[in-house]
Amino acid sequence: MAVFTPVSLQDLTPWISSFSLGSVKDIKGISSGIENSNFFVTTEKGEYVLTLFEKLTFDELPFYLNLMQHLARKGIKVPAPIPDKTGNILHSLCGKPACLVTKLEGDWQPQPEPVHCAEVGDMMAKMHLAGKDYPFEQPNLRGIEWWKQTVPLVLAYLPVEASLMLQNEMRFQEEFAATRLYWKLFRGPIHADLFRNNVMFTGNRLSGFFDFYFAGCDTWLFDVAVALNDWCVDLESGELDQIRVRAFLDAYHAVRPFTLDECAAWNAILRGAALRFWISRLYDYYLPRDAEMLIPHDPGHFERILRLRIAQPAPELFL
Ligand SMILES: Nc1ncnc2c1ncn2[C@@H]1O[C@H](COP(=O)(O)OP(=O)(O)O)[C@@H](O)[C@H]1O
Ligand SMILES: N[C@@H](CCOP(=O)(O)O)C(=O)O
Repeated sequence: MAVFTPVSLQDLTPWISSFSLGSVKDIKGISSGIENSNFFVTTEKGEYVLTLFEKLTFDELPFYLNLMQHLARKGIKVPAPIPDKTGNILHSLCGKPACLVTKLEGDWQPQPEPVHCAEVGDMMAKMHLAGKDYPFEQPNLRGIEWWKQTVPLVLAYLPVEASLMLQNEMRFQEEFAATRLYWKLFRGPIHADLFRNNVMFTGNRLSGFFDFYFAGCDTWLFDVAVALNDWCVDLESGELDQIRVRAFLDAYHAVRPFTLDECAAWNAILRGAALRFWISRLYDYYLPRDAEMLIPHDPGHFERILRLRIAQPAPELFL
């Protein structure tokens, strides 16, 4: 939607000389971001994406950038941060923290078919395995602790029925998070926001996951649930499309088989993933931070999804 901090060729020319990328030929603002200022940068060596972080700080960024570097080095399709001549991947430009990453080819897929869901399931499972030895820890900052802080702020805006559902679901999720089953689930670094608009494709081939700035350590199953609730739903009704669901889950399971504990936890986690985005969308809708910059997503979409996930049995993780 905007470039919040403009960067000119004059700003970039001295800055790029600390990298081994030759001189800059072009810089173009990317209009579709909502959090950061993003640019396509062309140098003598190729095309890159420059991000100036508008909210995340120098202290917060290493977890995300090192994770992308770790995954890219293991062959996971994600933007690789470009180190400067001294090996640094986190920089400063125009007074903001900044990084340069490889440009993913293609475009995101607004109307995914089973073939796209299978690609995402396959790459997500590979990403979870590749993250096993990532040495840094950071909790999912949009996890249950954040839900507990945020729900009281939005309750007053809701009609009675929605408010009751939100409070009941919070109770259910808090009880579930206290079970032994929950703590036995596989966990590690997850993307935690792998919606359609955060994955690039060239044709039907996945070219990469991006926008890792909600990543954190949580259950692998939560990552699967977040993605399934977006990639495999009918956007009008929120109903799961069983063909896309099977394509996604079967592709994931073929790489990293789901466990019986995960089967037992699946319904609760699928509900939790719907709840997470209902809460964040309610918060952005009723308590917008930068009202002039953000068009809030519809919270009703995830209210409908949660209602369905509560009412219906979860799809089998594997057959
Ligand atoms: N590594 C990348 N390769 C190609 N395009 C990218 C890359 N990173 C971001 N983009 C483009 O920039 C847009 C905004 O990026 P995004 O991470 O969603 O921004 P924000 O965090 O500001 O919302 C994306 O929709 C995509 O078109
Ligand atoms: N996927 C979230 C919004 C997160 O922002 P983005 O940077 O992934 O667009 C939602 O749909 O609520």
